[in-house]
Amino acid sequence: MDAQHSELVVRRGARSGLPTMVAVHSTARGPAIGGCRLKHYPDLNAAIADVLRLSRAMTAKCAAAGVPFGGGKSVIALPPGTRLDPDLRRAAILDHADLIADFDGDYRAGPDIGTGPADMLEFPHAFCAPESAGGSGSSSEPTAIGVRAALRAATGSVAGKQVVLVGLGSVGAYLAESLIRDGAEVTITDIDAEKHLPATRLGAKWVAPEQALTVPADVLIPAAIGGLIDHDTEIAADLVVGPANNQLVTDDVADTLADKGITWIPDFVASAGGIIYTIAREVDRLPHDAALAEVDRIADTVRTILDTGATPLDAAKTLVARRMTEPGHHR
Ligand SMILES: NC(=O)c1ccc[n+]([C@@H]2O[C@H](COP(=O)([O-])OP(=O)(O)OC[C@H]3O[C@@H](n4cnc5c(N)ncnc54)[C@H](O)[C@@H]3O)[C@@H](O)[C@H]2O)c1
Repeated sequence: MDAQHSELVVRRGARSGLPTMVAVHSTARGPAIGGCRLKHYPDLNAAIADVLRLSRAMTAKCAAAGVPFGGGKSVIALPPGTRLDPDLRRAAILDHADLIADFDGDYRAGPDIGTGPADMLEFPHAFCAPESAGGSGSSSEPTAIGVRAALRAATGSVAGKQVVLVGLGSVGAYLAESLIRDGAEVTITDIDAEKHLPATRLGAKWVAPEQALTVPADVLIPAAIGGLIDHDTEIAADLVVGPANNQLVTDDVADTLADKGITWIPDFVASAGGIIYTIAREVDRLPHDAALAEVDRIADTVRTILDTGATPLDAAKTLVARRMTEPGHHR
């Protein structure tokens, strides 16, 4: 927990026996929002480090997106080798619901790795419940649309451009489809070899994960997990922009990328399409098309930070710092 976090609660679930946790980084601009992640971790410390890092990034994401919410995140941590059968999963979700209730609305969950819209029905404060239940459903497509807005602002048309996509998951699949439709030459990698066939069917080339970053390309799209890029990571693309959270191992990697002539669009700017859309639908009650139009604001933010002359990360941090002094309601 760093000096800026407002709250971290870690508890063993009464029903499941699994560690369950909520981190609230900031409520300065409004209640903390962030996804609930359900996955295996090597140990408890790794899960706590993840929830703290991700909740901090959510504060920046909300501020950069100009939405009146703060940063939070939650994790249900599966110890190595745990088999998550339906009974254990349900017990874990109900334990997590109890913990969220204790935050009394100061933390509002959403889906993340390992959870989905249906789980949100169990939580007392949550976004992205299924549309059939009155929520706005999965935010994967608007997240992909936000990445496209960032890409457009940074590089214009993708027609004829070489794009490498890391991670053909729910956001990656929308991205691959739309990029290929718009004439990009897309190369895909995924740690899951079963994604090879769907990638080929989309009309993309396939590359092994360990070779993906050095494939000559105009654009690299990280759409898998975080921690992809360190100081000594070799990247062939000129532009890196994608939905994955916490792409850099540490913030100062942004300077290294800038020194190498690689433009990195901060992940907390490029990945905000989902929250912008969800808040537009569920808080502002906008219809689908109007909510998607809000996602396009990401293009303006990217243009603004690329115009400053500072590195994109420094420019985005300056924007976040300014927004943090003007709590909430900027829309
Ligand atoms: N879904 C959203 O609305 C949303 C919003 C904001 C940010 N994000 C972030 O975007 C990223 C993708 O989200 P998603 O919902 O598509 O996730 P997902 O779990 O559906 O897909 C992730 C994909 O990445 C692959 N992968 C995992 N590790 C990999 C590795 N080391 N190398 C190559 N491939 C690997 C997985 O096999 C999977 O196919 C995540 O970092 C997520 O936190 C998602």
